[in-house]
Amino acid sequence: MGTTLKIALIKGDGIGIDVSDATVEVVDAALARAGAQPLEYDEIRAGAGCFAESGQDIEPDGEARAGAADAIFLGAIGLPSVRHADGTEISPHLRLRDRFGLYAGVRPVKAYPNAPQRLADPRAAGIDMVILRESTEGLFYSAAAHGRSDIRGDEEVRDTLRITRATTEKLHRFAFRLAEKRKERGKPGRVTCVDKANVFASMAFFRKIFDEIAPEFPHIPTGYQYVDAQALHLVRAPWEADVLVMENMFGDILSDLAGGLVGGMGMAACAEIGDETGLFQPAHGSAPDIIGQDKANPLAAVLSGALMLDYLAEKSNDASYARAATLIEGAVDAGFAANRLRPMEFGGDMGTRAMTDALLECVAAKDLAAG
Ligand SMILES: NC(=O)C1=CN([C@@H]2O[C@H](COP(=O)(O)OP(=O)(O)OC[C@H]3O[C@@H](n4cnc5c(N)ncnc54)[C@H](O)[C@@H]3O)[C@@H](O)[C@H]2O)C=CC1
Ligand SMILES: CC(C)CC(=O)C(=O)O
Ligand SMILES: [Mg+2]
Repeated sequence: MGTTLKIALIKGDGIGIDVSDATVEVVDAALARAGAQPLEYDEIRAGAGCFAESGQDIEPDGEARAGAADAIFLGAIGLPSVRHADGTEISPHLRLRDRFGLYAGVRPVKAYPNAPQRLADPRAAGIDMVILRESTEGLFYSAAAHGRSDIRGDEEVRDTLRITRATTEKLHRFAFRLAEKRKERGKPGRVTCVDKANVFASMAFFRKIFDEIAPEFPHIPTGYQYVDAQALHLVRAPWEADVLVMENMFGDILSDLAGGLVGGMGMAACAEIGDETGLFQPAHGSAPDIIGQDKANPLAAVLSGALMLDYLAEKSNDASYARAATLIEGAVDAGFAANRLRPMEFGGDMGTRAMTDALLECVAAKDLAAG
């Protein structure tokens, strides 16, 4: 047995708590079945609830503990009722992205059988893309640390859109490597640079760096789309999208849109990867409209947990974590195919608890290869 890997666990607010609990159960079961060493969890309190109680958006030593762990798992943070004086919400997770340089926001979007695609076209069953969202700068730069916005009294407010060469080079290389991996798995492996290079110098710079990096990967086909047209294509023919790389705010918006195409935010997993650590969280928020009702779909969180296990496998060079990730992904595939996963989110009869139990059964099922 190798050393025990530690996860900083930030459940956060609202349904973030429920989907984190579900993820820990499913991840632990998959690790046990894969014969992997169990994980150790260091639970850190952070979010709007923490701020309302203590005046701090994260426990005093929370950031340092998060950085010391092998990976961070986060449920969701924020409640519209708890705000700073400037009107913005409590968002310590943006500071974590900034502090730990979590530039690569990986947001896979995939259609599962029996999960209703929102488009009637049968080709929608083939939706399988990754939105790669830069996650530390872009138009979120001012928000990365609260107080960075330029507030000029009550007359004008400016936020900054920042694109740096260093981060953008890393982001585009990440996109091409992701496309290579997808190509190995039979996907098209094509990278599209999504920007607004027709009007913003920052975006023209983003595209220029894309053009500089692309020749390092001559076997990967490339394309460009302006973000407005990309929104149209995502609604009209989302099955054509493969790897889409873009600035922070564009990725925030388009990843929710894409999640909606395959059932809703409860299907939208996310990994935020930096050079030293990774943060894994569903792309959704705390869903105040369904808090405390056992209605949250835990799949986005559980699939983010599988992304975390893949990351840990690479980081620790221990294939048993990758086997556990494959078990979870296989359980979700098989569970949908057999109609054993029926989230309330899109009309099914299963709330968070029932979905978690069904996932545990699918992970344990004899017909799922242990990888
Ligand atoms: N990364 C994070 O922690 C994020 C936090 N937020 C915060 O969350 C709060 C709510 O934000 P919203 O804009 O309402 O976005 P949201 O993602 O929480 O909810 C949008 C819609 O999707 C539904 N939904 C989301 N996740 C679901 C799930 N797992 N199962 C079933 N339905 C689900 C909600 O019920 C709601 O109708 C705000 O305070 C916001 O700032 C929002 C997005 C990301
Ligand atoms: C701070 C979050 C509310 C931003 C967001 O919506 C996201 O990261 O997806
Ligand atoms: Mg978002």
